Amino acid sequence: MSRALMNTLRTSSRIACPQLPICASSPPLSHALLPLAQVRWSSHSPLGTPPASARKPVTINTLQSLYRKNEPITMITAHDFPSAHVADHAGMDMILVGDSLAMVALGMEDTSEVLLEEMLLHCRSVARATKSAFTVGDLPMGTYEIAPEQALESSIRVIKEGRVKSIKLEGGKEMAPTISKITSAGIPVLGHIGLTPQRQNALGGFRVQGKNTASALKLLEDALAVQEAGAFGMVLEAIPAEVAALVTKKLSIPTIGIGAGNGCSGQVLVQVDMSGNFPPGRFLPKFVKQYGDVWSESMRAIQAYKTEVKGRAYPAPEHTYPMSKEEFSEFERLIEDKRA
Ligand SMILES: Nc1nc(=O)c2c([nH]1)NC[C@@H]1CN(c3ccc(C(=O)N[C@@H](CCC(=O)O)C(=O)O)cc3)CN21
Ligand SMILES: CC(C)C(=O)C(=O)O
Ligand SMILES: [Mg+2]
Repeated sequence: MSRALMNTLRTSSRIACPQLPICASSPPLSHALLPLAQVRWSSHSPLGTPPASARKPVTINTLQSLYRKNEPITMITAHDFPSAHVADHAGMDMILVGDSLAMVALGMEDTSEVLLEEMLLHCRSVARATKSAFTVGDLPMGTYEIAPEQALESSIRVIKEGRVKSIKLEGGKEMAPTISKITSAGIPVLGHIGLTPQRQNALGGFRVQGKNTASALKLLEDALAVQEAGAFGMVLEAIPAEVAALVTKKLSIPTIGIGAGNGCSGQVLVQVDMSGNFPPGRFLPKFVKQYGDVWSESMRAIQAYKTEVKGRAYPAPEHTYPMSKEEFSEFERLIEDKRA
């Protein structure tokens, strides 16, 4: 598309409906046919944020440079094309296809149920939407613990078939040989220590880790081993802020915190949690801050649709396809003739 056309679209649609993501009126069809990235660029960049497609892709080097500049790294989960699309456009540095998708997207009891094949499908849909953020795919439980070779095989599938850029696995010191094996094949590994949900049965549930001297020491040991094994960073989940800050200080690779306070090199949250895309009353871990209310907005929209369909207010004439009066009269006449 030419720059002139793009500017025209941007200006006209801003005036027409500055608040709407996709302009419902003027001009509906041309908007609907534009690639999404261009629609966003042209119709709602209130802060002047360039679209994800205009930003340079975030690489492992970008992350390292953010870390060196002491600029917090932003990460969020996504489990499908739309959730990755919005995260990428919002300018997240990293997008994680977490195995939390077991619960938040597939309705499973916990993360231990999700299969590698299922992760691959979701990784692929996230990768298709992500033009800028650095993507990470979780290795699901059972696909990496048996031997480093098994872990490498699973990681290769996540990269080749899942189309993401790196993998994440849970565990500390005991996983060091596995992390070495995967990184030696040129696959970036993000570690994950502290509360490791895949081991919830052994941990006695989703329990905060590192709360006493011994377990804080163990955390530091794990962090150093994960770093030594070649991980490019690690998630610190549900540990006291002081411990996370100190561990972060002792490392030369970034830590991404979730329930680990403000002293980490970056933060991650599960997207449906932070955007409020769940029914009222659901339990949320203490570390979640709810920045939005997507559930209520979806509820409002779907109920409005229901009301309009029941009341025959939708579809209105502007949502229908016209036919010339002459053609329709001819149609009616033909039918009358056939009856006669
Ligand atoms: N939707 C969702 N969000 C998550 O953050 C998340 C998942 N799913 N699934 C995988 C794991 C499980 N997570 C969880 C789940 C519960 C607690 C929790 O109940 N925490 C208690 C602390 C308990 C204690 O004091 O030891 C809390 O009150 O926050 C923590 C992390 C984080 N991950
Ligand atoms: C919460 C993050 C770190 C995760 O592992 C997931 O979403 O599966
Ligand atoms: Mg996970």
